[in-house]
Amino acid sequence: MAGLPIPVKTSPQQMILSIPDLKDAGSAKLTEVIKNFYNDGSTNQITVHENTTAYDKYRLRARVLRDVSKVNPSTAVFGQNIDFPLCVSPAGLQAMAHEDGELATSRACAKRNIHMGVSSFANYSVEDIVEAAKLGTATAPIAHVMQLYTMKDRKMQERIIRRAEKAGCRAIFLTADSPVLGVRYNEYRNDFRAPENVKLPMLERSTMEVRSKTHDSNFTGFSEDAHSWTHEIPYLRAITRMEIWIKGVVTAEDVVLAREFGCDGVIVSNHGGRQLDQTPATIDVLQECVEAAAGKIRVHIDGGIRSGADIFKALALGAECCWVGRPAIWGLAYDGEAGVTKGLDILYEEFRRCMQLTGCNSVSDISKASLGVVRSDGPLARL
Ligand SMILES: Cc1cc2nc3c(=O)[nH]c(=O)nc-3n(C[C@H](O)[C@H](O)[C@H](O)COP(=O)(O)O)c2cc1C
Ligand SMILES: O=C(O)C(=O)c1ccccc1
Repeated sequence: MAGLPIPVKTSPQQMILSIPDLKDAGSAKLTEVIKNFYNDGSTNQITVHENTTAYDKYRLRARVLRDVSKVNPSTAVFGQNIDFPLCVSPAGLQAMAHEDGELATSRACAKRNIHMGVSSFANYSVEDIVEAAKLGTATAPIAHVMQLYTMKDRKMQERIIRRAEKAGCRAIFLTADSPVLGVRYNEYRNDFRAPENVKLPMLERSTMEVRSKTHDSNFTGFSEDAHSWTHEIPYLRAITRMEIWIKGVVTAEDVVLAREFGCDGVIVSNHGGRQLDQTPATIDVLQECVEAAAGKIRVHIDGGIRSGADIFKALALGAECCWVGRPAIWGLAYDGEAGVTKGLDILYEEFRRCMQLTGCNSVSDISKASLGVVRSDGPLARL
């Protein structure tokens, strides 16, 4: 009897077609405790959820019948061309997802030719992470940036900066949204602690020391009175020539301060909804931040970006570049370096195709005219 061919699952890898697929497959490989640590946000999970769903109210005003056969998704970030406007955010404790941790992420970023952030809580050293990206060439093909907390231990902070500089990092990402850790019920309920087999080489802490405390108490007292614009920015400016970016800004007022303090750029970020819950979705405050920057400092964004269309929307609303945290971690958990590559390739292909289907040949063609906002009570509104 003739009938429809039965679809054959040739390999599970082929069935991962989207970042939500990768989230499911990656999460399934983790223990509940580690999965919750990575995936959850703070308190009532409002912001972690809304970071993603807020993208849904924007629609793509596709222009048609344009020749898009020579589409070019590349863009320059830190003065260097990358394959498309996406980089990987600094996220700590990546060796809990896969033993190769940040080394695998760095290799995957180099392969896809996009930049990477290195957390101060990385499980590998910045030297080894930068080295991993060299892939047989003499110089790192991509830029790494060193994420820094405001730290009362100035000497240790300076050692991190010197190591990052020497390793070739292009910028400091000063995390501004974390004077203390957010309220994370999963960590309290699970008594979350870093596992025995992981190290924190940037913080010069032994596994024993780290495991003797909860994540929250490890973090407590880290910043103290070091956490302020006046304490931190002039000090950093005086001791390093790396670019200084402020990560964790969600208001126009703080973008103005970043400008006044001579910073090079801001990352509009709410720490992936892991710090203060009920901060707005980052895409919803991007426009006010871009206006406040007034072209004087750069504006990037992270939080909730899960598709090529999300990247497109953020660019249309004025971001120069997007960053992703969890998608890289899900890739790592799923299949190490190959899993991160999978995630980055999905986002690249989706973004490229989104450009083609909206009639954009280069990232400079993406503008507010490319978007509309869905209103509950009327037709699509122009921006
Ligand atoms: C497991 C995990 C660890 C993180 N660690 C850090 C960190 O050490 N420093 C930091 O500034 N941000 C950290 N972040 C926040 C990310 O840099 C980024 O802002 C966030 O993940 C972006 O949201 P997304 O995960 O929805 O893409 C972490 C995020 C996650 C999920
Ligand atoms: O959990 C986080 O969001 C975070 O910033 C962090 C801080 C220290 C270690 C690992 C992650």
